[in-house]
Amino acid sequence: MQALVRQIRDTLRLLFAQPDEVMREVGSGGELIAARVRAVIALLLLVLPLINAASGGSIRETMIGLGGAVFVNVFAQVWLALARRHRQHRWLPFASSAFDVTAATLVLAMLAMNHLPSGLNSMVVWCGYLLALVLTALRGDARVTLFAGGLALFEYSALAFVAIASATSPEQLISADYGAVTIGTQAQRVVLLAITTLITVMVTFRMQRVVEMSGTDGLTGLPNRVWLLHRVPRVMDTVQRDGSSLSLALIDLDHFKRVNDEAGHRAGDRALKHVVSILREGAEPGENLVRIGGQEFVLLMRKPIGSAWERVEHLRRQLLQRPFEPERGGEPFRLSLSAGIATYPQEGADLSRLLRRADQRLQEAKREGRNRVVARDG
Ligand SMILES: Nc1nc2c(ncn2[C@@H]2O[C@H](COP(=O)(O)OP(=O)(O)OP(=O)(O)O)[C@@H](O)[C@H]2O)c(=O)[nH]1
Repeated sequence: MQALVRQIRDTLRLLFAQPDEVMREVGSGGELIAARVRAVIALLLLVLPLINAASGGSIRETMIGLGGAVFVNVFAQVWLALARRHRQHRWLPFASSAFDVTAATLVLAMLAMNHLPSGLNSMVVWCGYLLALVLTALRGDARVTLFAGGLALFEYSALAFVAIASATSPEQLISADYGAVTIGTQAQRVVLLAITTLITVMVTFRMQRVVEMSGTDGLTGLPNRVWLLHRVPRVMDTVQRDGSSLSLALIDLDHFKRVNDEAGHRAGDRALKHVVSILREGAEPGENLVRIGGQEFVLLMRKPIGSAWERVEHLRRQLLQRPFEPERGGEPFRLSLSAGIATYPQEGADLSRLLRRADQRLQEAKREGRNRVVARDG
């Protein structure tokens, strides 16, 4: 029971968590795809009122449908322009999905004002909610889907309630074309919206987990190279804007092969976790530790190069003081690290140049006998 409660709590925490760097990148790309899909759907929507007219629908309904479709088309272009220009705006997916949901509600409300059953029993326009909810999955953020689902449930329930309450006679709720409006059919639609929201949230949630895993190292749980590639350009932008400092340390364990050779690969894995726990301990705000390869790590620090050197030097000494014990009674391994540090933007204007510079210094540290941190060219 406790395990179940914990699992539910963890799932809810993940569901409402801010998306990480990789996911945010996926989300902003998704917003642009959603905006493009919306523009295509909006064009297709122009055909629906014409089909309605051709199949003998009333002129008034056709005009309302056409007006709604033109309205959606104009805004679809606005959302497209915003998604192109403001890729990283966090409010954009919430605002655009609120628009999608509310556009369906507005068209239904206008139909209902003309003829109550056409607003409450129209299947075509009501499907606008389903399209809006499915579109939210492209943002890769379950919070957006939950928000849009909640809004659709609220708006449609309110519309149905107000429309049914405003009917002055039972005949107003019956139509030859649309059938009878009953509380039962409206409740079924609300339940269908809830089910669609739930399914879309689960699809988005799964997608979030898969993307998250692609940015996380399976052995140590640290962010990996994929994460680094997405994160660093953002950090560099911030550093340039606020004039702060950024240093990158490339850290490599010395003679790590020896651990594998002497104690076995599984002990090697445990040794890596041991190292990571030391490197992580006392991590300071603005620092990110990333595993970019087997026994190779990057430490990003919002510090000038001098303080960055002191920080990595401190970590080097910490590692030496806490040898790795492969198993109870086994001979402990004194692990050490070599590191090269480079600073942005003076020593590299982008990630690959910064890594190259840090790697040159790391190689120098190895050549000079390992177990040292190099932050200047020799
Ligand atoms: N157990 C374990 N070993 C790993 C992992 N990733 C890389 N290694 C090992 O790390 C070792 C790296 O060896 P080398 O590249 O020769 O470097 P080194 O022995 O650390 O020596 P220097 O870097 O020259 O100081 C290899 O034996 C790899 O098998 C891992 O995830 N688990």
